[in-house]
Amino acid sequence: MPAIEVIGLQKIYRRAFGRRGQEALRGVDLTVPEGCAFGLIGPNGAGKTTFIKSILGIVQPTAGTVRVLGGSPEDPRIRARIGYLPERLHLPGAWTALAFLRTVAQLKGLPPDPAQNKRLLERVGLAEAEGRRIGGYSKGMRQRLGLAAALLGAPSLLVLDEPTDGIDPLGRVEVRGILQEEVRRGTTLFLNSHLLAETERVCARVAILAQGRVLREGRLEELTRHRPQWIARFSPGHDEAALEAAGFRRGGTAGLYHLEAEDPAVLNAALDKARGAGALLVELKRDGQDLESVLASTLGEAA
Ligand SMILES: Nc1ncnc2c1ncn2[C@@H]1O[C@H](COP(=O)(O)OP(=O)(O)OP(=O)(O)O)[C@@H](O)[C@H]1O
Repeated sequence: MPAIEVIGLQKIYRRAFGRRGQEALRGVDLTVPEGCAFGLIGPNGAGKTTFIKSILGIVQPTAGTVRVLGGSPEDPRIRARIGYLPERLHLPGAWTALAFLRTVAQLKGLPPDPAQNKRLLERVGLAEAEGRRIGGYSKGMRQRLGLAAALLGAPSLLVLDEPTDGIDPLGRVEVRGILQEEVRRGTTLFLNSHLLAETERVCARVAILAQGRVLREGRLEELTRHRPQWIARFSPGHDEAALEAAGFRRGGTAGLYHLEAEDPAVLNAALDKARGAGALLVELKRDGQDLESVLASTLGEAA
């Protein structure tokens, strides 16, 4: 059973007097396997937050079906198994973090567990600030508190909209560690982040959304390494013609060569030939793309 299953999701925001407004989602199909760390990426206005709100039952779809954890997002029993960190977090400034967690736990129908709430604050790095009023928190501290609230009750699905927004670089490493721990525990993670390096480090599958449509979706390795290309560097003095005869194409920089080889046997045969011709290999790496270039090329192709 997938954690999230969305078919033909369309959302049109109506304007005043029932006038047709903005079509934020234009028939999205997306399946998120249970236990998967899934990243949603795309430019501003792509429909990412609308998608997230639709799978949480906050936004009412115009058309299409949404199933979350095998049920409807409107079902309170399903909702109780979802932890959500919204993009814009509204926190009661006069409260302490502990009072806030106590109330959120109550709203989620969880039994009171002050020790667990303290442990959660410790986990997100807020132990020392637990008794301070939230109004005096920095942006990063507020995000951490939002994350603690999302983690309350050990949810089966964590939906995080820009979780590291405002969090300093070392704090992001801590948050990433928490998310990875959750995934190891079996939690499904649905992450929307503009920090692509973050998505790349945490997520196993990624979908690219633009103008309300999914342009690409797949395993991170499939998206980032779609060409089986290798970059080899040979020491100076090699025989260029022999390397080309072995299948290597000269790159832009002296000594750098490209080789397309899906099968490791082909790669090794080419290297054997090159070495047989006296070339000395000094570096070999797979020519993968990072998520940023995958996003740029996907958006470029779609334009
Ligand atoms: N409540 C709303 N009423 C009308 N239009 C809306 C509403 N919320 C979003 N939109 C529009 O729907 C489109 C998608 O917005 P959405 O916030 O889902 O995008 P996003 O991908 O999350 O963007 P960002 O990365 O900037 O947060 C945009 O054109 C936006 O202006």
